[in-house]
Amino acid sequence: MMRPIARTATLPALLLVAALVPLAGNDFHIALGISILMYATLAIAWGLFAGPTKYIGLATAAFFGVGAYTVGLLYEKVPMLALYPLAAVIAALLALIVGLTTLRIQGMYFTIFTFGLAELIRQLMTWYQRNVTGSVGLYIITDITARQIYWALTVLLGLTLLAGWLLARSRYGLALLMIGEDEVAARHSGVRTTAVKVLTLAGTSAIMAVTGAIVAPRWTYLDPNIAFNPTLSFMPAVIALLGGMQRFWGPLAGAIPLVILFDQLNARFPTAYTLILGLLFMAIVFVIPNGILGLLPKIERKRMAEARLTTPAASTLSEPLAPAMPARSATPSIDGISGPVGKLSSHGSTLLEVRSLRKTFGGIVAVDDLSFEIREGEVFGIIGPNGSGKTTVLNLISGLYQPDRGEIVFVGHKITGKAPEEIARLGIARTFQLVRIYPALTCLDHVTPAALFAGHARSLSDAREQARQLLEELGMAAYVHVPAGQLNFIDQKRLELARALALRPKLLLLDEWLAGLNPSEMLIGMELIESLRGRGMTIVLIEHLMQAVRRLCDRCIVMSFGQKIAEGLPGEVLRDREVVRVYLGEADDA
Ligand SMILES: Nc1ncnc2c1ncn2[C@@H]1O[C@H](COP(=O)(O)OP(=O)(O)OP(=O)(O)O)[C@@H](O)[C@H]1O
Repeated sequence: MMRPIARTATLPALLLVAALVPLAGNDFHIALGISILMYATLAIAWGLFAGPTKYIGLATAAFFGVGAYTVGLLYEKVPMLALYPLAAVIAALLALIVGLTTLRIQGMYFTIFTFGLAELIRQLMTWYQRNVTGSVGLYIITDITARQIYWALTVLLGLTLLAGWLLARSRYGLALLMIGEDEVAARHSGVRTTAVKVLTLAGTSAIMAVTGAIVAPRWTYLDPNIAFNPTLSFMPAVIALLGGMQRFWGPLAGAIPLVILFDQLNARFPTAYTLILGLLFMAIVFVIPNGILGLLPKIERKRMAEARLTTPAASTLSEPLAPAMPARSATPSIDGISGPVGKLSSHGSTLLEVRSLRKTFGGIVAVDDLSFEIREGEVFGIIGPNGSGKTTVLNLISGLYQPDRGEIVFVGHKITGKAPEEIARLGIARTFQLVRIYPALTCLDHVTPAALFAGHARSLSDAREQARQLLEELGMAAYVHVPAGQLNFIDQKRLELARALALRPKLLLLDEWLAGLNPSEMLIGMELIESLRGRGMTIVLIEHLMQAVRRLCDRCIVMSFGQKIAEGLPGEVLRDREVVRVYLGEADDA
């Protein structure tokens, strides 16, 4: 295996070799080199956003064209060196607008929208040229040589690679990965997903625009069909897919063979060029979905196999959960993670107040005029038949849904209307009814961001250390570097809990956390919740298992058709005639 220093030096060495090509090569080599550098830069910039987030945009042509036109329209009035940052700023502003309006949509809709955007800008530019300048295109006559363009692109490619390298090592890189894996869970870990997405989109769009600005003088004549050519949107995507996006430099591996191939195809079959591009796109997706990187002798797979070897047999818990949790005399860091201690018997002041909450979905009233309050240090149960509105209440508290009416007050502050990431940062953590993990990320990468984005860590490495400790406390030391997708069910649940605890919540929302566990796992799970309560954690527990409600909850409410039909001590509530009628008759398995 390559040593880290040798690995890190490979890319700068390659760039250095590339920079020497114009000195030795002829015009053809330089022209081909410009194409390779241009597409490699565009593809890497595209992959920096699309790779981790899985938002497949097709607007590269729009940003590239903006850069080219910035030069085309202004090169006679503004110094060339000032045009590059100007192109970057214009593209970044455009991306900010696009991002803020489109990044709430996902999947195919985002792809179609971005493609439409590129077409819209091309049409607007065509209209502008015809009606304002009175021409179809414009000429760019400069004394910039092909060699200079080549070298400028080499520098830009180097900077783009550097940006990718830094991003992959930063908290934002981790946030982007989480967004790609599960955006809802990422928000509940305190990640400001919209800001992260919009800023990354703006940054990568700026790189695309500077590429266009550098290449523009090469064409001499520019019109919208050249500058905003849809091929400029498709090619980077095809290149990135061919190269592979597991690493930020992956598209580089796709750029060289593809650009040479297309140069040949374009020369020999100019009319069938785009058809072949489309077929190739499909072939890559079917034959090598992970790109060239995925075919390499698998540093990644080897690492994962090693991790698996160190993983204990997976069918059940390797270590009991509750004993793995420290008692109240835990180390200071654990105390911090677990929230306020020593409130067990006091059940002090009101931590959360839900006032007249209502939430409808179309004609369905999921939560109807619901009010209750939760006191510090208590375990508060929410029970009720299927569809009675329990999860909706949790979703309203955690900010995933906004209520139609009513308000939620947390430690004296109204949190209604706040986004999940803000509520998570304020100290409300949750798990999900259907476990939400990031299958491709390691357990450490699951837990680290919560510590980081909630502001409890001084640095990424500090957050990693906190996450490692927390995983150890939950009996998951052997899984620290194991991808979450390889964990069994109970361990995925523990991982979700670890991620929630890393926020050091004041309030923990557990949505049927015990569901799906076998009887022995259930006992261990209950001990774990008890140990959290023993350390003063305030917990809201949605639970169908009455045995668990009786054992764990200090107080509970019962919901039916969105309304609260009973409230009080579990023993009393579970004897209530109305409760027995709507719920327990069908569901008590105690
Ligand atoms: N996003 C949504 N869109 C439409 N309807 C929804 C949505 N979320 C919940 N509902 C509806 O609201 C009602 C309450 O659902 P909710 O999931 O809150 O119930 P629950 O008590 O948690 O049920 P369960 O115990 O089965 O999880 C149901 O009728 C459900 O179909």
